[in-house]
Amino acid sequence: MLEIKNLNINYGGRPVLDNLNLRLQKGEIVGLLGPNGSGKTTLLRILAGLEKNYRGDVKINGENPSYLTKSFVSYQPDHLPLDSDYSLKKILKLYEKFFDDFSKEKFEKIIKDFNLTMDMKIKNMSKGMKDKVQISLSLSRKSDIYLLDEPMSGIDPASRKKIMDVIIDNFDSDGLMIISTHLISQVERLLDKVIFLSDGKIILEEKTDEMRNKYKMGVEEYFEEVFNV
Ligand SMILES: Nc1ncnc2c1ncn2[C@@H]1O[C@H](COP(=O)(O)OP(=O)(O)OP(=O)(O)O)[C@@H](O)[C@H]1O
Repeated sequence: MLEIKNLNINYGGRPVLDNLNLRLQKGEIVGLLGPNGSGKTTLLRILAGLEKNYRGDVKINGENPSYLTKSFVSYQPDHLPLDSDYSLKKILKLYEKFFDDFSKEKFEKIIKDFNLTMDMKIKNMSKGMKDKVQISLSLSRKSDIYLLDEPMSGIDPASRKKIMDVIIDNFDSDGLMIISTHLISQVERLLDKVIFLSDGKIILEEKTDEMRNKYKMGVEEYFEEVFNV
């Protein structure tokens, strides 16, 4: 499904991703965890086909990330890239036109689950509401890979639980989901596997259950120990 070999990228002569190797299978929800600046967004942008200036080999279903793989990669960036005057109804129409795998019914259901309505406009929404729209757009596609970059940064603690429930209910087990976040305790119960990224290097890749058994602690606790938080 996803295979990365010797992936490197530099910004201003400084390595931001440093010789990454990774293989992930479908059906997994993977937490991409690391301190600020460790390279999480850069990695997701490469997988989404938005960053070309890398060295190494990245294969998604056997293809390099490009406009071709965008048809089976659902990327939710950390801000809503849509005109702020658009209503959800209009955004739905755009997505239906643009993505063959977009489900109107699923979008309407998730929007309702989040207590939003289709006539709401982006410009009148709070940051948390926009985050919910992004998650809804992402989950409403039937993709092979879902990339969620800090999906809950603007969301209040009560709504975070709701979001976790919506992700669990709507995650397609034929897909692979990679979630980058600092809110580890909030997503911990979702994760099948975790990756710790430090200064552009993978310093740990482990199944969540195995990590708990091996180190006798949860993901957040182990993260804090490794990164001296
Ligand atoms: N377009 C760019 N030009 C120059 N430097 C960049 C660019 N994009 C990212 N960087 C640098 O690359 C490093 C990794 O950034 P990235 O956004 O991938 O980290 P991150 O792990 O997602 O961080 P955060 O947790 O703060 O979101 C940072 O030092 C950042 O300043």
